[in-house]
Amino acid sequence: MTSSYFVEWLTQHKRYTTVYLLGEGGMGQVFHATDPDLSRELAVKVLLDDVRDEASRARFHNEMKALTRIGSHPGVVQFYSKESTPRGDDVMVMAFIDGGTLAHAIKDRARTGRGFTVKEVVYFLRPIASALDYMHHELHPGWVHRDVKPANILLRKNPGSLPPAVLSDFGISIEEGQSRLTKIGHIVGTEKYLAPENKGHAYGDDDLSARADDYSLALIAFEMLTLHHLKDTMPRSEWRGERRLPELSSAAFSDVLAPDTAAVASQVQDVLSKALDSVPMQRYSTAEEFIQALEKISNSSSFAAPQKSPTAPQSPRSEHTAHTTPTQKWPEPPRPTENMQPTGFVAPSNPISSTAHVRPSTPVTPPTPIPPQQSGVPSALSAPPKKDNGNALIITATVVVIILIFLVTWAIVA
Ligand SMILES: Nc1ncnc2c1ncn2[C@@H]1O[C@H](COP(=O)(O)OP(=O)(O)OP(=O)(O)O)[C@@H](O)[C@H]1O
Repeated sequence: MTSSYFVEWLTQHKRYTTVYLLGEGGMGQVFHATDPDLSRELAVKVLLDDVRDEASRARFHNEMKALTRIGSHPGVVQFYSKESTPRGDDVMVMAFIDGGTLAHAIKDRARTGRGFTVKEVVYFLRPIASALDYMHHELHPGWVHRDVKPANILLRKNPGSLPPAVLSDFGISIEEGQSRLTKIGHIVGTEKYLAPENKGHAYGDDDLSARADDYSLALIAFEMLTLHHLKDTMPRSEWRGERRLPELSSAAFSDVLAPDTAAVASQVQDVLSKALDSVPMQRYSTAEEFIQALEKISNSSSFAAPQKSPTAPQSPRSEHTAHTTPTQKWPEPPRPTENMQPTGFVAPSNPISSTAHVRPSTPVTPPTPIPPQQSGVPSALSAPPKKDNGNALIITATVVVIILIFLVTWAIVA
């Protein structure tokens, strides 16, 4: 239930405008608000009234701590401040990301019956991979997110030069060597996106590693491409045991794979098989390596040639401005899938209920400058213009003729 006390605090005390509920998770409510002084849109999170026990508060603080450590990464939702209401609610203020979640986008795509192309998957998941690699390999001590899933990936409507997607919800993330936030024996994360290391049953928190986060990312890629969740393609016993990747080139996927993807199904199969290997050490060693393998396929000759696309408008909002270098560019965004016809297909794991729309983003790659010699445009520094010798001759001849006429006329008169 929406906390009227909290809404009143946001509007009366903080004097925020456009306050409305954005979403509610298991732990908290997230509100949209605008700070009129800074002309800045915010997402403000508060614990639900009925989940204010110690464990939930610890998770809430853990999320703010995680975001403080890693929030400056452009692939992670930006944390602005920690506040408290007079009655003692902890409040988390972060950047508002306006394009809904990737879960919404997948549901929207399921409505068309045609999966994301490999290029689109690379476009949306690369910033997430970059954030995961940063958390896992660059931070010391490192962090593991442990709940990487489409509902925790927020999208930007018009990203401009910013990443089109950011990772959010760090409630159960864990710092290397940190004490457990959840009781041993309780499943951590969302079962559909968990790596097989947990054997499908209860396990302790420390069992999840960086490679488990990367595995979840690969599961998301599989879902985007096929509009099926991997778990739904196999019996439960198999999901809990030796998971096998179904054949992407089989009839089961022929209707749903984007034509571009269908053309390279066996290569995609190889990449996904490695990323989703049951043995963690057999997987790609970083998330970016996985994304690069997909990108290589999308750039290969068997893949449809990319169309020339116009330069994207810059996003009017830039909540990461302070943290993003001006040269930061993200990959060229996807073209809309060709021949996208609604087929009525709805993936079992993707019930249609979304209202959020994620418009295909516009490209961010500036057009390649044309070298002056090919451009056909005259240049001030190119070869000097040729002299017009023909004109000079005519002028000289005319002057000579006039002098002759003058001399003849003068002789006659004389
Ligand atoms: N920064 C943001 N910008 C826009 N919308 C957001 C933002 N953060 C969260 N939301 C919305 O609020 C919803 C709930 O947020 P969140 O998942 O963080 O809550 P939670 O209670 O921690 O959820 P969970 O039960 O998954 O742990 C999200 O699904 C999303 O729609």
